[in-house]
Amino acid sequence: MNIHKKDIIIIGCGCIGLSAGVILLKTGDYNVKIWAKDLPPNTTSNKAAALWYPFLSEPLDKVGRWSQETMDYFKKEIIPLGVEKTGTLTKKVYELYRTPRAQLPEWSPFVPSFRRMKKEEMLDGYIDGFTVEDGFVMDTDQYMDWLVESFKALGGSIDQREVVDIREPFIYADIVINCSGLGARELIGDRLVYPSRGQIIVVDNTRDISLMDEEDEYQLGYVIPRVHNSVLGGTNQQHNYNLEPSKKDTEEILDRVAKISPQFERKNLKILGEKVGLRPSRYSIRLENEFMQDGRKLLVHNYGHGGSGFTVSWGCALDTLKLVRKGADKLKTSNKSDVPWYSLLNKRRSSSSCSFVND
Ligand SMILES: Cc1cc2nc3c(=O)[nH]c(=O)nc-3n(C[C@H](O)[C@H](O)[C@H](O)COP(=O)(O)OP(=O)(O)OC[C@H]3O[C@@H](n4cnc5c(N)ncnc54)[C@H](O)[C@@H]3O)c2cc1C
Ligand SMILES: O=C(O)C(=O)Cc1ccccc1
Repeated sequence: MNIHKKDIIIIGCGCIGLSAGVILLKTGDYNVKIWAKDLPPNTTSNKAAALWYPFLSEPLDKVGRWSQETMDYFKKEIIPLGVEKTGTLTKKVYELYRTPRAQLPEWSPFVPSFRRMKKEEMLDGYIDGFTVEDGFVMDTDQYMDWLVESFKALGGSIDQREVVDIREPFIYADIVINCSGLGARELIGDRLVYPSRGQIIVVDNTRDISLMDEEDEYQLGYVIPRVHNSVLGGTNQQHNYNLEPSKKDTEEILDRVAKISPQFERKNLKILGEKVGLRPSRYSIRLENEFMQDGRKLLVHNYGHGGSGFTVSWGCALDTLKLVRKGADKLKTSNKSDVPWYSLLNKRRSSSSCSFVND
């Protein structure tokens, strides 16, 4: 532990906590430790599809900027490292509609390659759609392992431990980053965070484009080609805590993706497995400073990313660094007025004369 660097404890080892940890460590200004109840592969992040696509997250203007900053970070820092290392690929994505869409997605102005699909690109049965040329997809387990490796290679350390009282990490650090996802409900009593249950199916075949039938934001139909397999989805069941795959959901997902294209009919698929995760949904992503213990301690909140954690992770990590810098400057350092009177006694007794005023 380098004594000239500020100590920071991050609560959470999902894609949000790990990305924040990497960005903080890259500055060279902080000693960073992660405390987390669950580590990869047992986090929600590991259950994700995942592709670059803003979904179930607000506020839309900030999600647009964070998504664009994340796409830039992937292009500059991650994709060039190669798919074997990071499990991440650039993949075009088609958003398909069976009805005309006048309204463009709110995040579209932030994504240069965004455009409406051309007629000749349309799949049978669809009449409108949008495309992003340079989205990314990742084999989530491989990407999460790369994130852990990157965090540790930069000097970060990870303790598997549950935080029951938010004051506990402040015994060891003046700055704590809350990346607890759905756990914020219990950790800090934020009842505005709730689960949106997502179930996916992993199948063997892969293809060149991500396809998403966008007609219904609850009965999702998507095919996300990854490195070694594809993911079919999905569900969006709010306030549902069931972590077991449901047969009914599997059947309904298979029916929905079969309607995207005959190549996804059941007879053409080899199912490798199913995954369930609870998206940490909230009316708005919480990314802000909170001063604790009379301004001596800084708690930076970074949770509630719904269905977009990977899509906004690096943008939120960069804003977390800005919040740490801004907050750290305002921290009250413990000075004499804060030091208990009795600890002055010894100091004053050791000097030749002193008039000691009892506090
Ligand atoms: C089926 C599915 C598909 C998805 N697909 C996509 C996609 O394609 N693209 C995309 O961008 N997003 C996608 N998501 C959303 C994405 O998975 C989440 O937004 C993201 O994982 C949230 O990351 P997180 O780090 O906040 O949470 P998590 O991964 O849940 O990590 C939270 C961490 O905090 C720890 N923790 C919580 N409470 C405590 C405590 N009290 N003490 C100690 N540790 C604690 C946990 O143990 C864990 O380590 C998908 C989600 C699901 C379920
Ligand atoms: O399931 C999720 O949370 C996702 O982010 C994947 C996704 C893909 C296409 C449309 C909606 C969500």
